[in-house]
Amino acid sequence: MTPTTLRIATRKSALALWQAEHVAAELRAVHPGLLVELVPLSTRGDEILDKPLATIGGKGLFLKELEVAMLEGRAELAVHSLKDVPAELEPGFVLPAILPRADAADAFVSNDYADLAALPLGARVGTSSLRRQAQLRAVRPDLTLLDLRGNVGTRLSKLDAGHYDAILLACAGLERLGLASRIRSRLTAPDWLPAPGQAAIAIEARADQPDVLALLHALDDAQTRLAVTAERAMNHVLGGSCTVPVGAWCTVTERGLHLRGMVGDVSSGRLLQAEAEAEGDQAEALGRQVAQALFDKGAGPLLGH
Ligand SMILES: NCc1[nH]cc(CCC(=O)O)c1CC(=O)O
Repeated sequence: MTPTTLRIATRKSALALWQAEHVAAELRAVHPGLLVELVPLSTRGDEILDKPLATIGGKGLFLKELEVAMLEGRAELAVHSLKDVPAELEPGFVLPAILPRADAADAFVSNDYADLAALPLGARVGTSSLRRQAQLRAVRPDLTLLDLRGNVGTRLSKLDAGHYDAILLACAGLERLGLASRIRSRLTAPDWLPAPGQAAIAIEARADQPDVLALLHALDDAQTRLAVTAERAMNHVLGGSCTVPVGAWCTVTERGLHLRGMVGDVSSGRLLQAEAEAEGDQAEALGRQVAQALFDKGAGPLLGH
């Protein structure tokens, strides 16, 4: 039976709430008469703020409580930043919709400097992402890398308080929060790769609720799904989670898919890159192929294999 109300489980950060509201508005627009409500919840990833994410470990740190809410019938769907969604979902869950991707670039944010090249020798840069740290090391081995956690607003306050000369954030998050003016420059492919799935919003739901899935599928963007399928397949083979320095960027044209992947080492700043192309229906195979190419170039030891 087609539901008349959909409840969206969401984290409570400003970015998560924006994304959930965005999905709610899109659902109301494509399904007139449908009632859509938010169910804000706290997750383990939000509560443990004093440690780098990479050391808390555990995939799906931001998902668990939202999945429990769906299993207990308190919500029909959850909205996530796709880059926080582990390569492999919990059994019984699917992603019926991936929304059109926003700007996937990372942002260089600073009150004093225009870009990475302008930073003085030894400048302090804040980011807890191993992917961002490894890429920073590769271009600027002199920089002092400092941990920086918390939601987007907290990170900007710490920059403004003078704890860092610059910080790195996702352009997409800043734009969604109306903070695009904080972006001093964009870090872009092919020199700099985003996280697999960065800038895409994903809807998660229970696999056993076909009528809910049918409503949600209306928001799916086929091109974005292809690109992130390739990126996430690559990440999966590489053992993907936020604890490994992996970057990926897939573009989709009429000619097909082009995927570029990167594995880095934070301490040495060594980066390995590989790329390949494939037809549109070969997204997963393309991801596995680029992962294999990275292993062939020596990614194993960098990933602790
Ligand atoms: N890990 C936190 C997170 N998850 C998704 C985004 C940005 C939005 C997106 O990539 O869709 C951010 C913040 C950031 O990296 O600056």
